Amino acid sequence: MSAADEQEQPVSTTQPAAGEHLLEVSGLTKHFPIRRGIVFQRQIGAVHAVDGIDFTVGAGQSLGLVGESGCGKSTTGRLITRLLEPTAGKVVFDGEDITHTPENRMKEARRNLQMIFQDPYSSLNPRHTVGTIVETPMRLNDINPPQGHKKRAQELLETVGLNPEHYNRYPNEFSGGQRQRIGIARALALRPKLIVADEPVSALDVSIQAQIVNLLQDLQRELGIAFVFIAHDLAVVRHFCERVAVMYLGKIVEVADRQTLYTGPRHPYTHALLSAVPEADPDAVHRRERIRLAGDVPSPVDPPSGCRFRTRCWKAQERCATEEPPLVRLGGNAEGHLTACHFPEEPSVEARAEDIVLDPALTTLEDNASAAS
Ligand SMILES: Nc1ncnc2c1ncn2[C@@H]1O[C@H](COP(=O)(O)OP(=O)(O)OP(=O)(O)O)[C@@H](O)[C@H]1O
Repeated sequence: MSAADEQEQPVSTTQPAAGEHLLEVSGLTKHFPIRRGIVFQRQIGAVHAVDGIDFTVGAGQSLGLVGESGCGKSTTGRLITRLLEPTAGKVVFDGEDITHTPENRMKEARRNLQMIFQDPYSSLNPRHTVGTIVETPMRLNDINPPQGHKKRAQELLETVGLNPEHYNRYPNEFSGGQRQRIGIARALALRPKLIVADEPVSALDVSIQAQIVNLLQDLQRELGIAFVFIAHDLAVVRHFCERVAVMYLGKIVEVADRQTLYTGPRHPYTHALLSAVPEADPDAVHRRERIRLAGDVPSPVDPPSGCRFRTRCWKAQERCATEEPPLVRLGGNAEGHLTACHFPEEPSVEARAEDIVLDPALTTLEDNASAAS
């Protein structure tokens, strides 16, 4: 049994100090009720979309939120921006508890807390000109820039790399990447302190994705805007986010600064996600590990007991079914590196003696392929 197979004792259970953060999320939970019946609409269960997560984002910092489809990333983004009402937990933004602030008192927070959506096609009103789209948040919030709304909107278009002369054009006259730039200009109109970007590049051509990520990175640096960047792919957040949180089935299973997470992850699920990221340098001296996960993520209606990843984990033992691992700093973890696992991996992404291939169908396919060659 290797050192990593031994049960881990946390060295600390504390999150980074509170109070100094722009955004503090604690115990955040969203259960969507499942109802049956036409008249009485009895609740027969709930989708456990987000199940008690804690994280913080400092002013001007960027946090990546990654995980497979359905793990609760978008719901988290919508809870932070109060597009959804949480079932439990707390969202403190800029020192103010906004968890249950009524809509009519959300104006100030909304100015500072903007969202960029995944789909640049459906998130822009096709009947409004680009100028109207970018100006509307200013008008709704009674912001009257000294240079006037039009001039300010044109400045914003220029900031995001669009031609200010195109102010009177309609969204359908732009490409996908350009439309996402319009969405970004709209989010910038109120000079927010935090932008939640929900998969802002996943609907775009691969060739355009890097341009949009670079634009967001420039804006973050120049304007000091903090970001929560939601992506299903670790490769996308790699160059953008200083800290990365990995979600699985409504929980955060690991969070660390970028360098630590990419080179020394401890949670088996983070290892699996990283092994799916294409190798940047195919001639690298140290080969990266290969892990193929079996099957789909279990249903969030009835998540597994204990550790939610245990049904797909190669290290799972009895304890994993009965005891939920807390998100804590393990022995050997750097400060701020928190992992929720009873039997964590060694902090390395180098190739193992044998690949982990959990999907039996895949194993058979690979065996057949190697026998034929
Ligand atoms: N309004 C809703 N009513 C019921 N269930 C919902 C609702 N919105 C999301 N869910 C469910 O909550 C879970 C988490 O969804 P969410 O969209 O947050 O995941 P995600 O990680 O962002 O996935 P994706 O990348 O596919 O958007 C999913 O099982 C989803 O089906």
